[in-house]
Amino acid sequence: MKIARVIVDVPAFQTDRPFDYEIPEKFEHMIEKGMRVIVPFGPRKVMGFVLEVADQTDLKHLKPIDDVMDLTPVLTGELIELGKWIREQTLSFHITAYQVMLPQALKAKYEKELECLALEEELSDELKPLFAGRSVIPFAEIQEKQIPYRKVQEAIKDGLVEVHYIVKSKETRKKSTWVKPAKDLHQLEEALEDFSPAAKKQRAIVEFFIEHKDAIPLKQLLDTLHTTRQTVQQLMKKGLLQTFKKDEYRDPYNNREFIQTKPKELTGEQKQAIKPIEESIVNEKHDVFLLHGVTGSGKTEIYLQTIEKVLKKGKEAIVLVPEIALTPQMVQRFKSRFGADVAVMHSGLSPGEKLDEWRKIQRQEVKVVVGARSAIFAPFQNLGIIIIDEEHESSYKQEDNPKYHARDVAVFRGQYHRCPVVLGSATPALETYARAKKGVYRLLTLSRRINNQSMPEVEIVDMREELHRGNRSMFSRSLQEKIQERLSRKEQIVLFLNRRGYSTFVICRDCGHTLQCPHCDISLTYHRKQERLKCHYCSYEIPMPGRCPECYSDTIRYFGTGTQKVEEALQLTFPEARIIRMDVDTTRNKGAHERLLAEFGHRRADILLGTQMIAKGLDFEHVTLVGVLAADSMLHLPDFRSAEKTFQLLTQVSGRAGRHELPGEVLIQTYTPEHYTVELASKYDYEQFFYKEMQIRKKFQYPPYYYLALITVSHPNQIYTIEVAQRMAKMLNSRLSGQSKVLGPTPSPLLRIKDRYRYQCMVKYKVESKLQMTIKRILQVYEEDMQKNDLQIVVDFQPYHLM
Ligand SMILES: Nc1ncnc2c1ncn2[C@@H]1O[C@H](COP(=O)(O)OP(=O)(O)OP(=O)(O)O)[C@@H](O)[C@H]1O
Ligand SMILES: [Zn+2]
Ligand SMILES: [Zn+2]
Repeated sequence: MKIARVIVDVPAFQTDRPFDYEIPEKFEHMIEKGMRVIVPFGPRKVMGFVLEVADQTDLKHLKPIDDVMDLTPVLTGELIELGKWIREQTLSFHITAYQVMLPQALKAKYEKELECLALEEELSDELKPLFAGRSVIPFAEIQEKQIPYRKVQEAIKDGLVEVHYIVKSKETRKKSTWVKPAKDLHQLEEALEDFSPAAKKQRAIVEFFIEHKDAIPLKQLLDTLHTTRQTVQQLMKKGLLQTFKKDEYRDPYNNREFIQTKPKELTGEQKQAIKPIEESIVNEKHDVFLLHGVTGSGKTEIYLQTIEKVLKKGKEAIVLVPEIALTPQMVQRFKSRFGADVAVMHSGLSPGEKLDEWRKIQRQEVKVVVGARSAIFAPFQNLGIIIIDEEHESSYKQEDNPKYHARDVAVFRGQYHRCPVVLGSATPALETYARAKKGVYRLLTLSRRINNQSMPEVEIVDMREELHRGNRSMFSRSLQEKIQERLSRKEQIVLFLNRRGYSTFVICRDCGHTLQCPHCDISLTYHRKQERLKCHYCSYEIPMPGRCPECYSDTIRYFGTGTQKVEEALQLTFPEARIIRMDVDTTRNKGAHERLLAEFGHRRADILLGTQMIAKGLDFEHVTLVGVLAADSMLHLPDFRSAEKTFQLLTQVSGRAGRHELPGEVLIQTYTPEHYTVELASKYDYEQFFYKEMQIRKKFQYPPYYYLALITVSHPNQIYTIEVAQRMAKMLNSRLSGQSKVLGPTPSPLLRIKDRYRYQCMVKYKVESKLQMTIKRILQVYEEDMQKNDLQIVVDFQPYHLM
């Protein structure tokens, strides 16, 4: 008897281990590890992943597997191991770790159908009765008619039949007509001899199939041979050809033409940078590279050329790009180089489209995937390189369980496949750069823009000065002048405002002073109700002062404006300007993001006003002015990374200007022009910024010097939430070693979300062997409350969002 070890879809502590099931005879020899099955579990039937097929079990009475969901494994052996690792790293359940690797459409219980791609006569005897003249049948009929699954499986492997998941989405599946020979090769050759000399067109088609043998879409055949449907039909009547229907993949980039691009001759710097990566590819040696290159220095060209090397070796490539940068422009660069070998995965695709892209990878029909975070789980089996562009982006960390970081997963997979991992950025995460400095990663540098274009000039405008001169508007005089200039020259302008909301800190508009926690070096958060300022890392708090403690001005108040308000003000100031606003509100609908950008690209607007989402990947040749309206709003978020994030953002936005013929200019408005972040960003001095920021991280004990774990408790009842958080802090304090620091409990920066109160503890540690165990213990203590009493305890290792 064969046994399957199954992880069941019951996310809880007691069930977070493999359960043994008997493989019934009808499934014998067909169930493989990585497939999903339906198993009885208590009174229910649940889905599960087969992790292993074994011969023995310690148990006496096994229940049999009820049904199979896949005839081909959805997880490879590597992904099964990866799931175990993610579970350990993030303290999540097995089932959660496996679910996250699959496209959404596979997670629900979708109907399945079986399609016959061949002629019925070609099927094995067991399968012949199945279709009975139909080309598609419900999957369930296999079981009803008691056809052995194993036979179906063999037919799938031979390409005779195919399983479809019926994803209920709005678009209907497109079918296209394909043509293939109905006779074998020598019969076709014989038939040629009988053709009359006049039948030139028919002859051409038959000769084509003698040469190519394979099926081809009808339309493509007609186009290639300049022939007609009638001619094909004549050959079908003669019994030489046959047609069949095939699903067209829902390829969102289907209708676009991509002009093939050739590799560019690399510059000296590029050659130096690419060499070690190529060596790693050739020697099949795992290495992590940090490609540190200023914006426009040709990083993407390096990605393209290393991928080409990988493809030549018959291997595959994963390219991660931040969701926001997955613009048509970016996708186009990969599609133009590698054509149909590229799958694209991002959140703008419908579940059906995502599934299609994933299946192309699973069936090894593509070699490259360009995608957002989750594309790191692409089920390639022969990876040759993993590239993470803009590696500092916080969107590579998943905020839901399992809270994995794509960079860590990339390193795991890179080690497994013995292939290079390339992290690219103009402003690497501090952690990454520190590792590169230590030699853990190999540092490759591109210090100049292609063609030695200079970086755009940056002007810093002191908004305190503006106020003193009586300008109370959100646009400085200099910015107004520059906008006017661009408008009259018919050039374009990008204005950048930090994301709305979170305007929770107070700043003195007179002197730019902000109130910081003396222990944590983060801005204090304003709590309107109690009129108090609180630190969200430790428990420090003070009453809201009426006057600025520095200059005694009474202009101290909390800070922030939304994009909509700015748009109104902008339109008032420049009535003739055509403005496009891009923020979460205007880009909610599918395709809106792309449409707005295209409009701007076609110069149907003069000013693009937006949040973070306009900072990256954009490349418009008529943009000659980039304005940052309020650098402070990001600088003073209650987050120890706020300086780093501001530096990254300022560099990114500056990189948008003057990328082409016209020289660009950048203007940054701020109340704290003397802040090292603003100053160094305006000089593009990453190196100095790194040293400066590292000193602060060291002093206040933050990453990369310390690791962090953030534990957030939430519940509708505030008192209960505080109680749990306090008990949790006690447990942490009493169990962890004296070297680790437990901060809190404190209210989270966003104290209430959706009627739930939130309190948090933060652990700072270097080496802490008892941390995982202690947190697990806490989760166990509260497991029942979490299941029955709506309590939530969320653990985040190396958190990025500290809200
Ligand atoms: N060796 C080369 N010769 C000529 N042009 C090049 C070369 N390498 C790159 N380019 C071009 O220079 C421009 C900038 O290069 P690329 O986009 O690769 O830089 P990047 O570092 O990825 O930029 P960013 O970080 O701003 O996205 C592109 O238009 C690209 O086609
Ligand atoms: Zn002041
Ligand atoms: Zn503090």
